[in-house]
Amino acid sequence: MAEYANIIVDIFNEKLDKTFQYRIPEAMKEKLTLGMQVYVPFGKRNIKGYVVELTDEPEFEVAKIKEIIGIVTDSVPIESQLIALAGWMKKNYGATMNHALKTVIPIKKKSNAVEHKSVRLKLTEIEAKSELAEFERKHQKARVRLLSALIENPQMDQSMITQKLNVSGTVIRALETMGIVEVVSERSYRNPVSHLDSKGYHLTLNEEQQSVVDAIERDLDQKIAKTYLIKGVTGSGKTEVYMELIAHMLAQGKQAIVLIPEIALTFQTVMRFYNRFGDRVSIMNSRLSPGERFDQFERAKNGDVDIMIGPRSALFTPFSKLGLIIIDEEHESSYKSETLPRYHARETAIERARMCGASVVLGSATPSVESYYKAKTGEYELLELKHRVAEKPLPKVEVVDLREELKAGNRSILSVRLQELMEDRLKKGQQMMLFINRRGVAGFVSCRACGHVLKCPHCDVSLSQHVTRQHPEGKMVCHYCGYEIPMPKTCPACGSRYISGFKAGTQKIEMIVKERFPQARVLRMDMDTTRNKEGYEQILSAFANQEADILIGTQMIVKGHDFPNVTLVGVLAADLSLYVSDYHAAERTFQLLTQAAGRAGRGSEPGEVVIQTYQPDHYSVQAAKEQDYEAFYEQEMEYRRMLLYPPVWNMLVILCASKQEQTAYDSAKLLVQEIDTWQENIKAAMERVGEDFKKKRVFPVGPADPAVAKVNDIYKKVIYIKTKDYQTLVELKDRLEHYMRDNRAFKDTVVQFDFNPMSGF
Ligand SMILES: Nc1ncnc2c1ncn2[C@@H]1O[C@H](COP(=O)(O)OP(=O)(O)OP(=O)(O)O)[C@@H](O)[C@H]1O
Ligand SMILES: [Zn+2]
Ligand SMILES: [Zn+2]
Repeated sequence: MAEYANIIVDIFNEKLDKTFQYRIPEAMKEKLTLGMQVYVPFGKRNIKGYVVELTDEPEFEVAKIKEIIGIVTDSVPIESQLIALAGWMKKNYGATMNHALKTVIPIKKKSNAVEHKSVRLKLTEIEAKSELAEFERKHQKARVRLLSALIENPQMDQSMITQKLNVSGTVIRALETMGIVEVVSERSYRNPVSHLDSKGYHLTLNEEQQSVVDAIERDLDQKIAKTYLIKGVTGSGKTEVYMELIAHMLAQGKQAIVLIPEIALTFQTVMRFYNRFGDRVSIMNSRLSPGERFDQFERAKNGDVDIMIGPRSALFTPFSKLGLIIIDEEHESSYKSETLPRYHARETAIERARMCGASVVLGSATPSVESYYKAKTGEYELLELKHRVAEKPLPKVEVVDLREELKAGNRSILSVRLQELMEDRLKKGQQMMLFINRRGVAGFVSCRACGHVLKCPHCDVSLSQHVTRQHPEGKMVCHYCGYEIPMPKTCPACGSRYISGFKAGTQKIEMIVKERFPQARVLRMDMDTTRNKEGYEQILSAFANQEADILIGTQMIVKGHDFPNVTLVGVLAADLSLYVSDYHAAERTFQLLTQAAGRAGRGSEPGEVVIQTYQPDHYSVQAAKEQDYEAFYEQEMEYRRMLLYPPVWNMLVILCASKQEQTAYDSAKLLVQEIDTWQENIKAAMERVGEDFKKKRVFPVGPADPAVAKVNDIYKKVIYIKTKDYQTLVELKDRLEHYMRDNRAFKDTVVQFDFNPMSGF
């Protein structure tokens, strides 16, 4: 039990790190927990504050530390729960309390806050449609987009229209002048209940969807809170299931958070929620300014909205009647934060739900191995959707061996079979997507003749090419253990000289496609074409409106899109993601291939998929071909078990960064020594009482160079630690944090912890 509590008095102040320390009275010690609101003496007054840290270390002269007066008991503000959640994040992911608080509590910004407005259609549907025809005739695309959206949904958030529909304020004003729409300030019209009545548009669920909904609702009605994993094939109608569950919650006066990866949070998706729930829905995205984010959260706190949809950070929506958290595409690596604290939204959601008695629903066509493992071992409840809606078949998948293409003299990036099918689709006026898998390909080297990839003999991940001053021709390095060999001149497997990195990008493919099919209308989506904020939605809506035959793109194009006219998907370099130097490589590949394939045949015509690869026999390619998740999972688990990777074991990565390479290395080395000492002590202590040390044993590897060993003149070194039990890693992290505190050897080093990382370092 702690002696002192650090208290924040103004939770929304920008300086969350401004805490004041108080002594905890004896009688309060057992009761006081993180996040509680307390009365404290402050200057001449007594004020309320939140407990953000419990500690035994006095921050100043003990005699001068005042005592807490009492605990506020008349109400429990939502902030209390969020602070407790921040404490949990600090503990489990490693960060300062300040970092953790900043993640969960929005900072109040001086009011540059925008007034919430919405846009209403003033015409009848018939009148509106005739105006629409006029805009279409004049090719006024933005006006067409706005008006057709309003015909479906006569009242919409202005921010929705500008952000998701890419219609500018100028266009809205033009239509206002024409008397077609009216801009209203939100509060003046708000009447949630009547509005909801006029909405509620929904499809009738099929039997499979209904049985999943029933299973969850049975629990909800009995106040049983759990975590569910819905494993539903692509196009099985998961979103419809989510909406049904949300409607059920709303009817009970509860609120819901829906996490969707930002890249899948398109206008199309958002409109589905809007059409059903109207203005009870609020949308968040990472482009919101801190002020806008604060506003969104204020509306949620005031009960102006009941459903928050957004990426990772929407998880911290201050709903006080939270009943349900849905995480769509739960396998996505974007749910793991890349900044401190490096939390995973899935685990954090489960913890938040636990705190308030809510349920969590995870959904994916290709669940993460971690989640499926938990579903299999009973930690989550598994529910399945095995069929596409309306009895649409899953697409037919063919695998093309690129080594054979090369042998047969086809040097094009498009295989003969893919070209045939493309020709056919162009004739039929159907659409297609070409997907180039370029996930983390920097540095990997393979043989074009035989497909051989250089791997680390110790870690079974691909080696990466590093070019340095000492090694101008490059060397091959393992990022996990530091193993290295000189860059080979010929392929160690077949002797061919065609050994190099992969270079073709989307731009080059676009050129090749245009040359081969001059009649085709081609759209390209990649980092270049989506740089400005409209780019992404514009390309998607153009493709949805069938303004192009072929969409070429990177992983951006495979996420959850629903284009009914797409009947062909070509995956150009299926295996590239197999070479990413981290243990998720096969899982990522399987997920990308299956999700990409899942874009084909969602409309009335069946779909076909061509996967081009140098490794047709790899299990992740084979399983994607058969769309057999189970087969993939079994193989993958065998690999994870053998090499002691999560979810079977747990992994902690410690990253040491410094301006001097030697300093980064020395710090990492000190940490490894400290880990060894800690391990020795534990071993001795456990053996003394006759306990089995094995379950607490940790295996540190390193210091090693990460994939990107130097960024902006900051050098990085990593240590990898594997162990059976997650809590052991948390204990170890606590110990290292303690060791580093006030230790001068670390004054020029920044140390970060990453538990079960989602990406390589
Ligand atoms: N019960 C239903 N009856 C008719 N159509 C439905 C039904 N449920 C869903 N749909 C439609 O089927 C399509 C696919 O549904 P949805 O996008 O929810 O699938 P999904 O499982 O999320 O797919 P993916 O994982 O591939 O993104 C949508 O166009 C949706 O409107
Ligand atoms: Zn070879
Ligand atoms: Zn290695």
